Amino acid sequence: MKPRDSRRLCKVYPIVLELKGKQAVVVGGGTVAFRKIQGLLEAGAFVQVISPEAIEEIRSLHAANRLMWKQKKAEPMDYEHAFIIFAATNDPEANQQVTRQAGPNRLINVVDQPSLGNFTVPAVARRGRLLIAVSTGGASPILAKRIRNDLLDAYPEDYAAYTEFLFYCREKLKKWKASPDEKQKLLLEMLDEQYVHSVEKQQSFIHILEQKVT
Ligand SMILES: C[C@@]1(CC(=O)O)c2cc3[nH]c(cc4nc(cc5[nH]c(cc(n2)[C@H]1CCC(=O)O)[C@@](C)(CC(=O)O)[C@@H]5CCC(=O)O)C(CC(=O)O)=C4CCC(=O)O)c(CCC(=O)O)c3CC(=O)O
Ligand SMILES: NC(=O)C1=CN([C@@H]2O[C@H](COP(=O)(O)OP(=O)(O)OC[C@H]3O[C@@H](n4cnc5c(N)ncnc54)[C@H](O)[C@@H]3O)[C@@H](O)[C@H]2O)C=CC1
Repeated sequence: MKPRDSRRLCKVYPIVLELKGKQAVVVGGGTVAFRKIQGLLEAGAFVQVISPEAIEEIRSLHAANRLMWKQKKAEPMDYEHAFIIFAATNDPEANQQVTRQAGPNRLINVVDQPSLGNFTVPAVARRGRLLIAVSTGGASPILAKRIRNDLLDAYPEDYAAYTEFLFYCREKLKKWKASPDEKQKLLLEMLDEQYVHSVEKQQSFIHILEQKVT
């Protein structure tokens, strides 16, 4: 990778993208394509795989009607209506051709030549509504994975219920006709460590909140 390219991967803008019902085209049917497909399906995207061959995991998703599979090499018409594209073949020339044909105004990820695309995929730690994405800007996907695993240890499973609790309370508080100071006090109170690991404490906070906010 040229120094210019590596700098480019540092100048990026992180977003959390909603893909429910959006058309996602994945070109290639190997293990890397499969990893990207898993994330897309979790997000509720409508996945189309374009590849002459596919690994067993992709074939069984296809058999279970979880995705569409066009068993052929990619052509421009395959991603005409795609909202997001993944060039994930093992053929650098084919991946490059996808980027050329897709044009500059699509979201496109290129698994073997990231600077040809316009986004990369981070390693992700999820605990319910809490989502932490780790990117090393192409320096080391393994480091990204390692940091993700450290974060999963630092933010254990309890955070799924806890973030659901926070969401519920915050929605209530948004509707509460109280002063910003009063709201702020409760928004900070619910971050107290005692609520993180105890569903009982969360319930009693909700009980108090529901009496205030009717
Ligand atoms: C730029 C980027 C573009 C993109 O794919 O979006 C990219 C590019 C490349 N990856 C390569 C190799 C590996 N990638 C992984 C793993 C992951 N790669 C992911 C993301 C990204 N990889 C983006 C940057 C992310 C960042 O900067 O932090 C993760 C985080 C997310 C995901 O893919 O879902 C996922 C872990 C997720 C998880 O487990 O949750 C492993 C390890 C493994 O498989 O266990 C290896 C082998 C070790 C090694 O080579 O380091 C190669 C060389 C290929 C070759 O040798 O030919 C390239 C091409 C290049 O760097 O030029
Ligand atoms: N970004 C990442 O996270 C990583 C990227 N890589 C890179 O990704 C590439 C793909 O890796 P794997 O999935 O392991 O490869 P693989 O060899 O398992 O699969 C390649 C797939 O591409 C398909 N294919 C080939 N030419 C095609 C074309 N013209 N149109 C449509 N499909 C086509 C093949 O049928 C096959 O299903 C590797 O060459 C490597 O450079 C490798 C590891 C991680």
